[in-house]
Amino acid sequence: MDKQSLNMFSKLFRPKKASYALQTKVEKALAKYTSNLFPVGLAKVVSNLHIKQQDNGLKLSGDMPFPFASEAEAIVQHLTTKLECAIELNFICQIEPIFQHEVAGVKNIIAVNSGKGGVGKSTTTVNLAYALKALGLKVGVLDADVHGPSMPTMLGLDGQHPMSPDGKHLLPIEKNGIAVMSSGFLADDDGTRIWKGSISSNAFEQMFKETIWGDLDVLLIDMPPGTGDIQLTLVQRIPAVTSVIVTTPQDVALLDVQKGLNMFKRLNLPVLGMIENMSYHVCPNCQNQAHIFGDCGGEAYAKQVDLPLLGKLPLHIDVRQAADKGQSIQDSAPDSQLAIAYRQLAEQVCAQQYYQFDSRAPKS
Ligand SMILES: Nc1ncnc2c1ncn2[C@@H]1O[C@H](COP(=O)(O)OP(=O)(O)OP(=O)(O)O)[C@@H](O)[C@H]1O
Repeated sequence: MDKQSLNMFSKLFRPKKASYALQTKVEKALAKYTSNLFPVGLAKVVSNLHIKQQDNGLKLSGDMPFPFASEAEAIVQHLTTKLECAIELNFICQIEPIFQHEVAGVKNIIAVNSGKGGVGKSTTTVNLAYALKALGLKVGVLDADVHGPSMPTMLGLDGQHPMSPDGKHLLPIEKNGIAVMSSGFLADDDGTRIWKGSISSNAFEQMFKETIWGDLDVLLIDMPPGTGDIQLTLVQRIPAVTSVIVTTPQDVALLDVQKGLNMFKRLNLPVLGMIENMSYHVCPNCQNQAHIFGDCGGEAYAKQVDLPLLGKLPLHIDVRQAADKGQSIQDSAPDSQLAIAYRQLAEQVCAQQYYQFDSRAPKS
């Protein structure tokens, strides 16, 4: 092709850059999209926005600071209506570290706490990890419950032992691309410990620091229940952590949450919000919803203590069965309401992390 035809060809087929007027129009439309995930509008959250005119409409590219898959369709629909043309959305989720810390490669660390045992903290940690992974993030899980580790069973990793490449560090065990470390891996199959670390908070700190985590967007720490030594160690030795609190709607569970919150406040451990587990039960036969542990207790309490409610998860037999079998609902039933609820929870957790602590977040 000669130079003249080449010029003509590239003029004809080069995607047109957006004019100033079009840029303003798109930004206005993005600003008008508000939701739970985007309370201040989408325009203030997306960065590096690029607008390309294509034959049949617009292609919008940019960076998003948290995953938003559950709203992608609604966003496209909103923009199509506002801009009156077809919209192709190419917003890529870029998680950035919010605090500095010494574990190389791990961007953010979130401790999953509960005031009281048995409210489903470990189950929620596992499902949150699977959901974050399903949303495209690199995820790790550290089982800090050194006295009663449940991650090996819940993740279907019983009997596994980690390798050490140098006699000092440990390689995490992988489950569906999730990096996992637990003191449960450091015991012989008959329960005898094969690890040099002393039980308790030292063991937890050692596992955290001596595991070769690799590159992770989020490391979830499944904490023991209550407000004991491990919680203290976590805050004193790993000060770059944020926390979520799992509760049931029951009054006794909420009473213990208050104790936990008081302690976290004293120790300056930032709390992203609360998760109401076993919020309601859906009858598999008639689909009727029953509030077995009380109605909206966690939601009302979150309001009272001025914390975001990150999600409400049902009491569901599939959750219990998946945990017992070490399986993931995200794999076995990715389109179920249950899998969607955990992905929405994962999005809210990342969004709150961004809005509350990321320096890129809008200030209001
Ligand atoms: N949403 C749910 N639906 C059904 N069963 C659940 C749900 N959440 C938790 N469970 C079940 O409740 C039991 C306790 O859950 P889990 O072990 O996660 O609680 P925990 O708060 O981590 O307990 P601990 O404090 O003892 O570590 C488990 O049998 C689990 O399968």
